[in-house]
Amino acid sequence: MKTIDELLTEGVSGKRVFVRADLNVPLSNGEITDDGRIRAVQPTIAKLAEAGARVIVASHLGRPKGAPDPAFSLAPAAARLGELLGADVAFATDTVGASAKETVAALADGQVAVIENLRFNAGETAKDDAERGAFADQLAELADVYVGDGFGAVHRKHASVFDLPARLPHAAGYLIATEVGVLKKLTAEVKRPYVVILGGAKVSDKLAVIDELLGKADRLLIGGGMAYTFLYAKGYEVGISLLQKDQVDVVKEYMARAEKNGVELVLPVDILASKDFPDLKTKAPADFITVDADKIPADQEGLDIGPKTRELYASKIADAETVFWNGPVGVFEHPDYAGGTRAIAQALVDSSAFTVVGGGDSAAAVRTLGFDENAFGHISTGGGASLEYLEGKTLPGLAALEV
Ligand SMILES: Nc1ncnc2c1ncn2[C@@H]1O[C@H](COP(=O)(O)OP(=O)(O)O)[C@@H](O)[C@H]1O
Ligand SMILES: O=C(OP(=O)(O)O)[C@H](O)COP(=O)(O)O
Repeated sequence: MKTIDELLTEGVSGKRVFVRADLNVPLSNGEITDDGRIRAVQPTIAKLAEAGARVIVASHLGRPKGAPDPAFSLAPAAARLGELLGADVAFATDTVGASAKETVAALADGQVAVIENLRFNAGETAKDDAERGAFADQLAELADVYVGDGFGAVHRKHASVFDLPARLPHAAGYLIATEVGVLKKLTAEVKRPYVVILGGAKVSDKLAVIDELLGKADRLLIGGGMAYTFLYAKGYEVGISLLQKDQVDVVKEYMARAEKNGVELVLPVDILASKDFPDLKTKAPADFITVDADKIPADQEGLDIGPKTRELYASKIADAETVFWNGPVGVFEHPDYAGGTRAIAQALVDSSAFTVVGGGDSAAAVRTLGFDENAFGHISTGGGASLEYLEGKTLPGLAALEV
């Protein structure tokens, strides 16, 4: 993989450099609640700008449906990037249209622009190679050089991640280099016990990685939205909790294989459940009950792990030598459902293990709950990306930079 330093040695002054970042930051009422992903890519952008490049920063935000949607605009991220860089950052209100072309054409050497959300264009995420390729062709017209630094999205075979680097001279940015450097350690010699905690809401994406983890981890602690498919597979009522019904047989097979392989697959024993998803805007007090995991009422949904589970999981983390955690174990954005996630973060901080926290929301949770980032071994900007890397999968966004 060509590094950004090699690119800088060759010279980027006056060149239009396309930086594929992951600026998919959490927003509440239009405000960024955690800017970690913007800070993580800042060194790459700053270095290119200092070297006189005309820097075009591109990213997705959220999961809009291939058409413009103001709720998913990158404008707040562009403004924050400008504050961090201490420079004016131009913003194009489209991705490959007139605004993007004019904004890029107006860039002076050393200036930075952000173009609008890549996923406002159906071509970005298209399954069809030709459709993705056509969008990548349009993106390629904007730039002379490509720098891949959106680690959180390298597991996506998307136009800006996979197809665009094939069309331009390319290099990996500092963030990708750092992330891969740390995660490599977890694929080589892992000190045991190796404990993996999986939670979050992207259940179907993340259930698949358990297949591989059952051959690697010693203990697998399940929380968040992921837990209910397991509890359902055990025959429990899960009410209106997040449930991946089409994966129930897969999950049953995981449970059987865990037992056979001697992997401890640990599920919540108690849950905070409610009839209503909490109001994340007003953060109004939630009306919830604490119940054993097999007693979730049919009209309620599980929103956090309960106190007994927090204690159980902390005890499973206490003697670990290596811990990887992806996915908040509850709806931590609401204070009433942040306790489980806080307990997991505290258990990581208290352990003497090498700890890695991965994922946009997991990293944001750790910071917004007030933990010191330095208390963890590594905070990765990618959840799905780091999980798939640990699985040993070929990640499209890394493979594209290697050729
Ligand atoms: N029990 C639950 N039900 C619904 N959503 C949940 C639950 N537990 C956690 N979540 C949500 O999961 C989201 C994070 O999931 P995900 O994107 O998979 O994590 P990451 O970004 O760290 O990879 C958070 O917004 C959180 O509110
Ligand atoms: O937030 C992200 O991933 P993560 O939740 O696995 O950390 C990345 O920005 C990728 O987003 P996607 O899962 O919508 O492709």
